[in-house]
Amino acid sequence: MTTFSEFNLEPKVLQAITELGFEEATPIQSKSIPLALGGSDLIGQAQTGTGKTAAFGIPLISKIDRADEKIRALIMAPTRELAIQVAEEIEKLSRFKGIRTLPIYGGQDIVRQIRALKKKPQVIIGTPGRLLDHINRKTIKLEDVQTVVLDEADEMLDMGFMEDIQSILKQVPDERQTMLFSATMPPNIQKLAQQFLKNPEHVSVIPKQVSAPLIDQSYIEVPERQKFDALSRLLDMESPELAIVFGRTKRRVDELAEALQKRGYSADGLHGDLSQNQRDAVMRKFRDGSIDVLVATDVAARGLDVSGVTHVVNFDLPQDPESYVHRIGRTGRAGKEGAAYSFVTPREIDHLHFIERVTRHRIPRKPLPTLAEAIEGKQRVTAERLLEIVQDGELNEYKGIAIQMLEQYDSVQLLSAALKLLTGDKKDATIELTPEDPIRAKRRKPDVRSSGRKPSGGYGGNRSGGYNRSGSGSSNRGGYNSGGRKEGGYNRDRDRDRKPRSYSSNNSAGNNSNNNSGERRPRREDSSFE
Ligand SMILES: Nc1ncnc2c1ncn2[C@@H]1O[C@H](COP(=O)(O)OP(=O)(O)OP(=O)(O)O)[C@@H](O)[C@H]1O
Ligand SMILES: [Mg+2]
Repeated sequence: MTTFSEFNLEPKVLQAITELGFEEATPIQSKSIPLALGGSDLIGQAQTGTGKTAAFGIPLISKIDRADEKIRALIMAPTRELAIQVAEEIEKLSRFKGIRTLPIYGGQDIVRQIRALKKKPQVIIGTPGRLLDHINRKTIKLEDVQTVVLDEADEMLDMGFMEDIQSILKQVPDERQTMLFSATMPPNIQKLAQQFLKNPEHVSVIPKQVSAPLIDQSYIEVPERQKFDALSRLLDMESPELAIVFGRTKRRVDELAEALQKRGYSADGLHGDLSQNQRDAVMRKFRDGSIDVLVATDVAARGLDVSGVTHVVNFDLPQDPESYVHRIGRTGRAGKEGAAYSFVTPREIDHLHFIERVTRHRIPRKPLPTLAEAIEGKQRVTAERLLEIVQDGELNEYKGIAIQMLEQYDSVQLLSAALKLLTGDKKDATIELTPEDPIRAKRRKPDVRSSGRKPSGGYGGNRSGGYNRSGSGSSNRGGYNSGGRKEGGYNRDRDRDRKPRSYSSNNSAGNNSNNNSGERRPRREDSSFE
């Protein structure tokens, strides 16, 4: 166990860490922080939800002087929502120190950003496209930057940001510290590392499996046409606190969200064809619990940190094993447990095995939930809800009619009728989803780690991944977020506000009113928006 006081941090940073409720450093933090404070370049890999943001954030802010008026640190993230999230975390960590941070991402008024830049932020957290825009306009100058971080480095590569990153880093002095972080490090990350890092230290906190240890993973074999019934049975049986359901395409997400709503679930969809305002609204609802099920494309796969997500469902299997790892990593974060279910059609079993091989984790099969299990689950939740109302009291105005009814009817029958009413079954709604083609298995070397080096440590059987945070351990949704404070108001999505490349001529970005968007290569369907 490492406490933060062992790192010789200045009191104001320690105070902020305490305020955030972090009691001990997670393994990636205890390994990275001393190295990063010492100035080394770093490649940091650790499972999803294990605090990589603070692992680079704490040393980064430690080196900045409050009185400085220059940009001293640059963090790049693949999506605009991630940029906002990281900016918020850095801001919280530097609260008492008074460092100025600014997220710079597409989809936001550039004039507003230019105005904010005049306040002389020392830390910029940006998406490559918009950053380049500012560099070209000379509204951002990177000549004084000392630290560069690439968060989700492999995703930025995968999204074709390599050239943009190259152009941006040309503006940064060579005598800088550079750090790459991600939960997955496919072999091609070496290309990035060789170009941009100097004698990097590899910090890897990946025991045997790449995915987070607190996630109970399983798959359900189900024919394409029965997937929706399987999903509703699963949701009924498990009654998640919050669930994210991943669909392959934007159409799929729209259809699924609508179908779930028709069946009486409180669900909404998130994908790249929605406007920034719509996405903000959906995420706000998900964070404050006014919807329980977020249906999303891979847009929500990376970085999203919403506490209270107890379940992830891969309604469609993802193409890449990395995407699998990140999708399921939206649950089981910060020491909490989570469940991840993947629906696999009979023709996709090979692809599932491929994911198992690459992630080095066997995913056990579970049977399709039966109707009886689904009904039982639903009834249990309804009964729990009813009992909560009983406990809350304030039922006086209903008591008169209750007594009257009980004089005429049997109590068991009456209560059963009330439960039936409350359960609100909408089984009759007809649901038709457009079928998706099965994903075909790919061939690839089974390695999502970095350079094939031996992992230099692990959780050592610590199932919680080394977390300890004061006031946590409850199912309180705000628990891990800044000591119980709810964070709403933003969401994360990919940023595509870069100049369209040659392959981007058929951009069908729909109603992106506030985006001047380009495209990435169409590896995943929801990658051609913004
Ligand atoms: N030492 C700590 N103790 C308790 N909670 C922590 C600690 N460090 C970070 N956290 C919290 O854990 C959550 C996950 O952290 P973070 O988002 O940095 O994970 P990550 O490793 O970057 O995950 P991903 O790979 O999905 O991006 C956050 O809510 C963060 O505030
Ligand atoms: Mg992260």
